[in-house]
Amino acid sequence: MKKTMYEKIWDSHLVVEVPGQAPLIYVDRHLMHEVTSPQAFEGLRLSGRPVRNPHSILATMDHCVPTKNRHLPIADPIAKKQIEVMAENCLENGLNLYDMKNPNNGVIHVVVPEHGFVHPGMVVVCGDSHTATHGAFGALAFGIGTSEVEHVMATQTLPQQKSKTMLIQVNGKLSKYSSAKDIALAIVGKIGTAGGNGHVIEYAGDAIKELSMEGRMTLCNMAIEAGARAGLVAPDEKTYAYLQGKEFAPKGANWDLAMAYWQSLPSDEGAVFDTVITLDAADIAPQVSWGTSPEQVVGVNGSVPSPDSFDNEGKRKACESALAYMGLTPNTKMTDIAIDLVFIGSCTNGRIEDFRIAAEVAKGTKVAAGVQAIAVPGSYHVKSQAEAEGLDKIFLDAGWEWRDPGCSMCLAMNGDELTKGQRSASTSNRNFEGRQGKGGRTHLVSPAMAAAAAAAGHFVDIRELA
Ligand SMILES: CC(C)[C@H](C(=O)O)[C@@H](O)C(=O)O
Ligand code: SF4
Repeated sequence: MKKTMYEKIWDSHLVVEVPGQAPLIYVDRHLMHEVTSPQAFEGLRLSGRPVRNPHSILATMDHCVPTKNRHLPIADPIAKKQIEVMAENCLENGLNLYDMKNPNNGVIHVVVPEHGFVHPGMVVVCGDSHTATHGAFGALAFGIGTSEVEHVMATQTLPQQKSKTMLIQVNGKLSKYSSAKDIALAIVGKIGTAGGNGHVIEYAGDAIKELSMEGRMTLCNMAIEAGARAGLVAPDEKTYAYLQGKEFAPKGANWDLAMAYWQSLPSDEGAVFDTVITLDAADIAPQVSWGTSPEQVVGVNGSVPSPDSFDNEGKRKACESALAYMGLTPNTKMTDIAIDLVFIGSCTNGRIEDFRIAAEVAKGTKVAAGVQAIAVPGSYHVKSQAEAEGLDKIFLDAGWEWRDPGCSMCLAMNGDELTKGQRSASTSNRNFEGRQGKGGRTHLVSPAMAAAAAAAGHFVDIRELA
C-alpha cells in the first residue's frame, strides 16, 4: 500500500493497539521548558517513578526569562520560582538543561534544531503547542498536556489517536518580498484556525522545496494556528546538510544508517491524503493580521474588512468583536494603521535568517518617532551569529533594542509587554486578546514587514520600497 510520510512514521512508532483504547506510540524526543513541566515532575516524584530515558530529553528556560539585565535577580516572584524549580527538577533527574545563563539557552523550538536533536522520522513531543516547528525536519512533532508530559517521562510512550492527513501543496515561486511567514499566514487565512482540525499537514510543492530549513520551521510552527495536530515537510538534501555535523546528529556509520531510513520517509508517489489544499505562491502578498485570530489576515495592500463582508454569522460576529478590541474601522487601508511597538523574535521568526532579512530592511533607517522596536534573538547562538555578522549594529544604529533571547513579547510572561491600547507589529504567531499584554493589540507580520513598519511608524507594502 502506498503510504504518506505521516503513516510511515506512525506505523514505525506504533507500540500496541488495543481495541477500545487509544493506540500507544513510542516517543523518541521529549523537549521541555519551565512552564509545562513542574507538575509532571511532581507527579513522578509522588509516584516514585524515575525518568525512563533522560537522554531523550532536552530542556531550556524560555518563557519567563528576562531579555535584559539577566545578571540581576528576576523581579517577578512567579517567574523566579518557575526558573528555580526547572533547574532543580533537571538536576535531580539528570537532564540536559540549557539554563538562563548557558550559552546554548534560547526558545526551545529554536535551540533544539541548532543542536541537531531532532531527526527525520522521529516522534517528538513537548508540553508546548509550537512543537510542530520540528516537522520541518520530517519528524512527527506535536504538543502535549502536562499529564502527558509525565506519562512520556515515565514510559517513553504516549496514547495517541491517529490523525487524518492533509496535503497543502504550494506551487510556483514566492515573490522576493514574501516569506515562509506569509505562506503560513495565508494558509491560516484560507483554511481558518479550524481548517486543519484532526489532521497532520504535509506541506509540499516547489515553493516549499525552495524554503530554507529556517523557513520550513516558520511554516510548520504555524501548522498549529491552522488547527492541525502537526505539520511536516519531507526531508531532502537541505535537511541532511543542516543536520550533518551537529552535536546530536548521527556520526560515521550511524549517519549512513540514518540516511537510509530518512530517505525512505517521503510520501509514496500516489499516496492518498484525506484532504488536499492547493495554493499558488505567486499570489501570496506580504500578510498582516487585522484581528484577534491568526485567520483574520489580509495582504498588506488590502484593507480592514467590514463585518458585512462575511457571509457566515460566526465570522461576522468574530470580525465585529475583533475590530472593537483592535480599535479599527472597516475599510481602513492596512498601510494607514500606525503602530507603537515592533517585536522581532519568537520560535516563529527568531532565527538568524529572520534577523538578516530584517536588518537588510532596517539598514540606514531610524525607528519612527514614538515607536519602540525590540529585536529578541531566538537563542544565544542566533544572537552571537547576528553579532558576528554586524546585524546588532544595524539594529542599534537604527534605534532598535538588541536583547537577550527568550519568548519575550510573543506571550508577555517575562515582563516584556504592551500596555493597554498599544499596537504592535509582531513576528510571533498569535494575536489573541491580551496575548502581548492586557489590552495590547497585535498584528502578525514577517520580519521584513516588521522592520519596515518600525521605520515608517505604520505598515508598509515592502514591495513598494524597492
Ligand atoms: C506556555 C505554553 C504552554 C504555550 C504553548 O503551548 O504554546 C506557549 O508557548 C504559547 O505559545 O502559547
Ligand atoms: S516563542 Fe511564543 S510561541 Fe514560541 S514557545 Fe515561546 S511563547 Fe510559545
